[in-house]
Amino acid sequence: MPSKQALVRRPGPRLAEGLVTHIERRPVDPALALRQWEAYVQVLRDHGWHTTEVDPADDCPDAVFVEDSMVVFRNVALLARPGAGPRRAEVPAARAAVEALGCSVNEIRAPGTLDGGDVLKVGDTLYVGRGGRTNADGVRQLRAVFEPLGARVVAVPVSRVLHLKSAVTALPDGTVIGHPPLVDDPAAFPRFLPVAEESGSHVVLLGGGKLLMAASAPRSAELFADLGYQPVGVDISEFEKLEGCVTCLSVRLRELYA
Ligand SMILES: NC(=O)NCCC[C@H](N)C(=O)O
Repeated sequence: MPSKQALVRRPGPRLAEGLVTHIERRPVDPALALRQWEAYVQVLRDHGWHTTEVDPADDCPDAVFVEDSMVVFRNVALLARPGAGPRRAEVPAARAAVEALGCSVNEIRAPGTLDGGDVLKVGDTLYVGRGGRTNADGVRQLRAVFEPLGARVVAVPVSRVLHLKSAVTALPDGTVIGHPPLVDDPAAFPRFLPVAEESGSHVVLLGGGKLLMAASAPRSAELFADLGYQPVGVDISEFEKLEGCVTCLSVRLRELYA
């Protein structure tokens, strides 16, 4: 039975100190970031999503990027063990939130590392990015948890961006979209559609043909509209300065059996 539950996490007081790896640090405006986050959450709600706030982790600058704290397949959550040590303190409250939604919970154990942003679901296929944040043991544990549930786990290289989902996401028909200079191996995906902008690679499927995406990707939005989809733009400039994108600001739980 489809569900439309999403976890979100309010930006904390140390947001501007968030990690940057592949881009230059630029100053973040915390007040603007909060307004942008509120508008993002409102778009989810306006499209029928029930949102639950994970308790704040105010010492963790990157906690707002809640997608990285777990992977959910059907009603089973696998808690991340973030590749960046300082982000590990984000996980306990995320566990509490997903347990409260009725998921059964597994966790990545040392020496494995895995960030939720490295896992892209397309139907029953879980693409996992083996890169800076997710190691081989994390990939192995992901397989061990989800393959018995019917998932097919496909590991792909990620070297040019932070996470797999910084490089690629998927349209409702399963076509994988990405900005070619940032995708290690477009041939890893059965159907790949190039987009003109980096942030045009990131869509959240709101339901029907609606695609939540960053306002910074107008040419990609035009391409998707031309394919019969309805882009819904949000300005997330302050999160983009911290290598965040529309996917990382929520965890969508689409297959909860309540
Ligand atoms: N899934 C994502 O792409 N998350 C973005 C995380 C950005 C954060 N500044 C980090 O480096 O971990």
